[in-house]
Amino acid sequence: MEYILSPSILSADFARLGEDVKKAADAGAQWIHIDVMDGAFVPNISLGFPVIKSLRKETDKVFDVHLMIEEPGRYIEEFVESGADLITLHAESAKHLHRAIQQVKAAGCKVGVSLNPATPLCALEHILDEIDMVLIMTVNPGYGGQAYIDAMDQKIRNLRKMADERGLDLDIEVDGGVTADNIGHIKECGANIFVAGSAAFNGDIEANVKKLLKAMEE
Ligand SMILES: O=C(CO)[C@@H](O)[C@H](O)COP(=O)(O)O
Ligand SMILES: [Fe+2]
Repeated sequence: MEYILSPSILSADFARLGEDVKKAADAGAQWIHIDVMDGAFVPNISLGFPVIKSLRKETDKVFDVHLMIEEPGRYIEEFVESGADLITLHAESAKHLHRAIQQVKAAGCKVGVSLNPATPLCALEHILDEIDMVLIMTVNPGYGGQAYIDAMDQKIRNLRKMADERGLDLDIEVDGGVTADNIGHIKECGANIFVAGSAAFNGDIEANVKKLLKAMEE
């Protein structure tokens, strides 16, 4: 199983976004996590297509685009054209989730589905075989810097079991409150892709990313 660190630019300095992303990439982060928020699905507004398009010129790293927007199916083409490599949709945000998943695949992009902390795994029952990744939110989406919700440990364990029982080599991404201190424990629960926002971008980005990578690889 491949282990991947995906620093979330939500906690970067938006006035120096290109530089911050390059620092994280040069320090060894495999992916870059891009949080898109619309002020409707979540109570915050972050960034959109022009920012992703501009960042695309700065690095070749995988752009892991986390859509926290209502009815994401309306904008799939634009996100792919902007440079997304992987698009993650929230199960709670799409009336026709199955259709939205097909739209991402038809656009030639990898697809993930995310679940809020209160959404049960059974929401994945009929789509798990269709997708590349599940993103387990370990905070309520909308903001960086929140504490990891411990009850999500069991949810990650149960999802790994569910995937194994179906013979799926599923990527499980965890997003929210990930730090160098808990990343090893989250890995032990069954996750293999780790998003870190404040733990990566607050302070010395290079040192933070190296510390997270070391803790992830231990
Ligand atoms: O999707 C989100 C928040 O909704 C995240 O990707 C955050 O950006 C994670 O930040 P930290 O909890 O790691 O500070
Ligand atoms: Fe995110």
